[in-house]
Amino acid sequence: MTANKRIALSSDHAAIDLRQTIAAHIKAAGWEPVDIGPVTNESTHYPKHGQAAAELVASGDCALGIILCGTGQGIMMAANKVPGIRCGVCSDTFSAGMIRAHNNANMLSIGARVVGEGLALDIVDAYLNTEFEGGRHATRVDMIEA
Ligand SMILES: O=C(CO)[C@H](O)[C@H](O)COP(=O)(O)O
Repeated sequence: MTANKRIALSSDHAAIDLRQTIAAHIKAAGWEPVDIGPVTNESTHYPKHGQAAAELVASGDCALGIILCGTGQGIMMAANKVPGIRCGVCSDTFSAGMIRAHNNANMLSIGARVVGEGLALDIVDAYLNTEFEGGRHATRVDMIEA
């Protein structure tokens, strides 16, 4: 378990409520959510929110990040443009665990128009409660970074 408990959170307008629910959920679990918004449902542009959260993770300020948009796809694409970020979209708990165990993903993306609240929270738990396995997977993650 990492000593840094800070988790960057951001979304676009499609995921305000779910993002805030996730923030409360992970806080109750002992993490420190760093929720950088936005806070209103006004239409906005997911690339800037994905980039902002990714920069908090890439800098080391936050250990991990959780980002959301309607599908989770666009904001994931934006986050992955920041060097050092490995972000995957998950709509099931198996994938959410595996992106930590095998891919050492430092960010998780969720589609608020894809999964319901209960599944989203299970996905978050699977992601946060799984450790990177290292070994042959470290070799492969190093290849991604190279
Ligand atoms: O899922 C998304 C990007 O991948 C966005 O949330 C979605 O494209 C926003 O659409 P709209 O402006 O129609 O609410």
